Amino acid sequence: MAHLLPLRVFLSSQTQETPSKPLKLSKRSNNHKTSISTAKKGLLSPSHKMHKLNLEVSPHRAVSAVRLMRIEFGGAFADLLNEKGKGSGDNEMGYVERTLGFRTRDLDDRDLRLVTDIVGGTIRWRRYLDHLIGSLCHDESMFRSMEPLLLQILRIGFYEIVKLNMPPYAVVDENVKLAKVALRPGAGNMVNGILRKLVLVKENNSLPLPKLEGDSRAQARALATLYSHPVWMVRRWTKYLGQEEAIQLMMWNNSDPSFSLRANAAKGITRDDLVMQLNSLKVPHEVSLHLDDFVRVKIGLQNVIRAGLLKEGLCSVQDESAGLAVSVVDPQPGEDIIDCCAAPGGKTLYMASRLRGKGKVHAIDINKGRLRILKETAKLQKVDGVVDTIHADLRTFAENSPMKSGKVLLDAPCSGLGVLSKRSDLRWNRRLEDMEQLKNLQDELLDAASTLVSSGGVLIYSTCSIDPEENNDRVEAFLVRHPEFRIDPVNRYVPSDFVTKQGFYFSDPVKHSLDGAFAARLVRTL
Ligand SMILES: C[S@@+](CC[C@H](N)C(=O)[O-])C[C@H]1O[C@@H](n2cnc3c(N)ncnc32)[C@H](O)[C@@H]1O
Repeated sequence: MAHLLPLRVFLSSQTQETPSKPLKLSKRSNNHKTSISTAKKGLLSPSHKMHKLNLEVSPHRAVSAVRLMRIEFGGAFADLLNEKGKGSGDNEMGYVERTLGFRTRDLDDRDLRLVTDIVGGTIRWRRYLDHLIGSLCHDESMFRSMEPLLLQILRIGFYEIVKLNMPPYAVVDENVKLAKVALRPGAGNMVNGILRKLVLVKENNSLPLPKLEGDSRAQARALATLYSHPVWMVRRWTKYLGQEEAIQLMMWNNSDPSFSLRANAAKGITRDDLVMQLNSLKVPHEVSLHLDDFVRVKIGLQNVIRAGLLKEGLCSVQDESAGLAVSVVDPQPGEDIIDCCAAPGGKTLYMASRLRGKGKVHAIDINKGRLRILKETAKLQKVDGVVDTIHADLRTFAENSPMKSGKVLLDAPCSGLGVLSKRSDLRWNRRLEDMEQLKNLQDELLDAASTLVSSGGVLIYSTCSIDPEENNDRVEAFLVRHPEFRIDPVNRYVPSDFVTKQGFYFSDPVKHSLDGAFAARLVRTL
């Protein structure tokens, strides 16, 4: 039986904010014992409220369940939630309390790591986990009508048992406790029944998983479940890469992401300085094989965030694949570069730092909020002297502006299919229909960007996609529409391992263990 202790907690104004989209829990009972205990009116000021503290429910499971609800139903992004770190702990508990009706003890470092692992993993493996849960329910309708919070708790339990290999009976007990306290005793019984079935089938090596057999459609459906991706992605990758490589790509997408940090030269920080900082923070790292300013970090990013290295502008989180796309631009001190789709500024800021204080990056973007972030980060990283921002739709800007440059970067809006290992929720938000719309937009933006390139100048088209229809095909279609441009092979700018037969830059997640990215250099001959 769970004990709920009343606790007087002093909340900051931040923690009293209501979430932008309140979460609705269907079928949640009104009489469970965990409702928030508010102070009697008049006894306490509004900032001093009474709260129910539950010391028995494991904090990382409660927080994970609520994060998962926020990502699936509240429009939050998985990567943004994971980046917040410890400082947001009280805020996070506020969400837990509003959603579950009680607080748990605060998260320690181990809990935080578990939350990151469990939330990321549960989202990635959602299709696979739901298949197992559905197979072990009494019938299809039981699974289909399951209330959202109960389903999240089951997904967490299944993920912990099947993918994290945690001690199964402890997982069962903990998740049963959570379901009982957050929902009602009956929900706990249901979690108990289904998780125990899972433990048995896992022990007998007989997880009910689909077999890879039948026609290509049936095989795509089976692969989509086994590797937890949408069926349309499996079909697309099987068509372009073949089954074996498509499987490897899905395995990469399901693996824990690694991150790279770029030392900010504009603030006088060298990679050696950054390495010293990482050593003192005991963050394991490897220097980049491809870029002088970059260091790769597999675990411990939270320590870097907490130590304030990003807040102070000493370094930024940037994948080497994006850094290499900047190498394709090859910014030189004194140059004027137009960055057509610039926000939130990853490439703008790296290009700006490579100008060494001389020249300008003109950063255009349609999104005012993201452009504001770029401007603030430019100040923080001390490159604001060489960056100016232009809030505009590139298509109208190009029609009306006399601006021309010898270097124009179009880092186009794309599907992001190259960054699925970092963006664990993206695969479930992308639809096949998006691809057609994106391709049309990419063509329009390429046409617009090309008018800004001066004679003899170069247009660099880049994406963070691995999809040929967004990459090679867009360039080929552009060259048909614009015979005044020709391909400038990228051999001089990136290691040969990243250069395609056609002379484009391509970072392949499976081959290079980086995010997927693409860039082409197109020279205006007239
Ligand atoms: C892939 S992101 C750019 C990322 C950025 N280059 C970086 O490295 O951080 C694409 C950007 O294109 C912008 N965008 C989309 N349509 C646009 C348009 N019509 N005109 C200008 N910017 C546009 C989006 O707001 C988004 O910020």
